[in-house]
Amino acid sequence: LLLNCAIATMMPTPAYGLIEDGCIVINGDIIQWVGPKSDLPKDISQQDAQDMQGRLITPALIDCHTHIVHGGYRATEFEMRLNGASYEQIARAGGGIISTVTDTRAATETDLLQSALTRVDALIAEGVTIIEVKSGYGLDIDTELKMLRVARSIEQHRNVRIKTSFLGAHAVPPEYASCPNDYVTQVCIPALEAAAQLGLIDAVDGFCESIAFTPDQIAQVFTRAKDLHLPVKLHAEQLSQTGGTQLAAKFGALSVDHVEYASANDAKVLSKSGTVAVLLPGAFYTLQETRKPPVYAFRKHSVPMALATDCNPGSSPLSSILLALNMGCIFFGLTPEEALAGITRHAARALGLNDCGIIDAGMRADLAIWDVSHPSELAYRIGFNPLHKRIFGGQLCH
Ligand SMILES: O=C(O)CC[C@@H]1NC(=O)NC1=O
Ligand SMILES: [Fe+3]
Repeated sequence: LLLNCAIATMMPTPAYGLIEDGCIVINGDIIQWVGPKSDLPKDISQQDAQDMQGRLITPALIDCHTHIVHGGYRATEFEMRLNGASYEQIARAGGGIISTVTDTRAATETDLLQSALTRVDALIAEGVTIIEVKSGYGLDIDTELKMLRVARSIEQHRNVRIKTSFLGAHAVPPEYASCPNDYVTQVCIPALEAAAQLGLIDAVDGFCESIAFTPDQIAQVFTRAKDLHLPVKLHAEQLSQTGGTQLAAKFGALSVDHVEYASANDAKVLSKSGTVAVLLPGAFYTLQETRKPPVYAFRKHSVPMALATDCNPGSSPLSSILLALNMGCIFFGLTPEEALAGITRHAARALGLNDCGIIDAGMRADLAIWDVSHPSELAYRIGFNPLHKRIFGGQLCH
């Protein structure tokens, strides 16, 4: 029993689903009751009540888009970009994703796990309990499976839940540069089938972009994903209008991600398919992009918006979900409430999860307790972590 706390349940209404002087009753790993202290059922034992001393409690945070497992790093490229090279120029010069592929293919599973855990710990320290982790730096069957095994193993080493996404359609590896369609049919799809067979993936992702895969190639991968009863999501309209968002909506995608170049018509289509728009301000910031996602159109068509770190060694070496929250407001114009919904309720939806992301009876008892009094402070502060305690599955933990 948690007493004397402000609770941002993140239910859609009222703002933040806020309960000023509330209580939460936890039973095992499930929330049994939440509400104003004055309505606390009389039969609830006060024996192990814990006084929160007025602190704010939110749902634990969810980072719904990361490439947190990867080999090597790309600081050299960072310098190139600061000297004016564009992301696409670097990619075409064999830098970018392909340089991380080389490092990831060479890394052992232990190396990959140890380096990923340093970034996982940064997210845990900010109250995160669920992390989505993509493959996509192997681009051969063995390394894609190696990445996904490492991603799955994170749960054995930390108190977090991991959702994995297959991203074999991330880039065309050099050995297939002249025949990308052969990569799709001879490597990407067989890797997808092997990963599905081994139970290593929860969803299938792709990168639909001029420097990556065409809508037709993505459609081939998504058709196979649907045959395997796997949900899909897509890196879409990040650097140009390619039709990725429309394609993803056609496949009933859980989410479309980046979407800086999505149109108002795309927003209309997304609202029909129930697809979440995942905004990734870390990549927008790192790449010094100027085109912003059509937040107004997403609002107008009630497209749920999520936020995530897109933690990856190239376009978004960001391991702070709280900074992503602040950037979502500053760069993309989200309200603090929309931003917080973007790393709780809407992030859960982007992962196809219905047992978390809000504080309500029956939900998992995954909570974050903050040394702040109002939820807007979480987006307001820059580079400051006010987390007091994290509760994972009903247990206080680090
Ligand atoms: O630069 C990297 O390593 C990943 C880039 C990342 N992947 C993608 O599909 N879009 C991105 O920004
Ligand atoms: Fe990404």
